[in-house]
Amino acid sequence: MAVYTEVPDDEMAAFVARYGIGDLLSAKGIAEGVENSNYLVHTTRGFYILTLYEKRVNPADLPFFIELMQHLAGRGLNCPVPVLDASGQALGTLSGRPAAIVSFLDGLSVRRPGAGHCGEVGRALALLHRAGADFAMTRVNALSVPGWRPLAEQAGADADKVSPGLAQRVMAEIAVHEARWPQHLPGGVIHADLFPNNVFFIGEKLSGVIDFYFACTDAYAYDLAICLNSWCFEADSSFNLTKGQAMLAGYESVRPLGEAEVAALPALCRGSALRFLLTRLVDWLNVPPGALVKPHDPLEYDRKLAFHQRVSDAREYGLRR
Ligand SMILES: Nc1ncnc2c1ncn2[C@@H]1O[C@H](COP(=O)(O)OP(=O)(O)O)[C@@H](O)[C@H]1O
Ligand SMILES: N[C@@H](CCOP(=O)(O)O)C(=O)O
Repeated sequence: MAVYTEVPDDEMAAFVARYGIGDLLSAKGIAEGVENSNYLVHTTRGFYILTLYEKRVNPADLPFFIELMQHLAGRGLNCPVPVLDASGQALGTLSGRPAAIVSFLDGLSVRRPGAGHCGEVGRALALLHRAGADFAMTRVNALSVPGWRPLAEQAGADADKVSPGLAQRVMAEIAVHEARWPQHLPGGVIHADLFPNNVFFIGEKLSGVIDFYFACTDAYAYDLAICLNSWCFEADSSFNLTKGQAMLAGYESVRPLGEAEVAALPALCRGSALRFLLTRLVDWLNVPPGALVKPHDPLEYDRKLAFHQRVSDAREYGLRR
């Protein structure tokens, strides 16, 4: 459960009262997520999600996330909509942390996605890219190549306690990407964390997308690489080509990839596997005392990385051309 900040009942009630969403009936810490503290808030008007922004969120970035959700919702994307207080502000302070309340989305995330889900996600990702294309704000991807070495250094030699040789493997991999990361690809707003837990389905149909707190301005194909990593591998770390085909076809049904993006896909998949390996590794080695959180397994992404290191052509991910 990701609840880093326990909020006393009276503070919670006073905070909720500012937003004109009725009286607080209950607030329960949510048993998913690793980044922020989330509460399911039930008021006399319905259900809402209250988020307290934690460690990795820079408060200066919060207006970007808030306005992005407003922008995408305005373009028809089913994503959380921030609730505004009487002075028109979404952001407030609760228990000493920046906090906001957003609308609750119906639907369930899938634990074992099938090819149909992957196709839906590919299509939704391209729609998200299209909907964000005229968003005026920008945010540098703090977890792209320049952010990887500091993460590896933070883990340091302790990486070898997670897996022998990991510290050296990670450093060698960083050097590869620092030397030849794909540049000048088409880009704009990307979600950057569209994992299965951040996508809701009702039946087989994708019903909503949440968790925009890694969103940033970067290459569209990098976002697709993140999805190929998080949706198209099996539990035994084998890549499922049928799922990859479905995801790529779903994406291209809205936004066909250009030649440079196709050529860059293996490097982008490899780099995005490294990015999640690194953040997971640092989190694994630094669980805050008393926090209700279950860190994700870094080695899942070490295995995915090993797969990508052997790929040289986007067709190996299921691209049909
Ligand atoms: N707008 C929302 N509607 C419904 N459920 C939500 C919403 N936002 C978050 N959740 C629930 O809270 C969980 C954690 O949210 P998430 O944004 O992924 O947290 P974190 O950023 O800490 O990883 C989600 O898996 C989901 O169950
Ligand atoms: N998706 C990332 C961690 C971020 O967690 P989320 O719950 O905000 O998606 C990972 O799996 O490493």
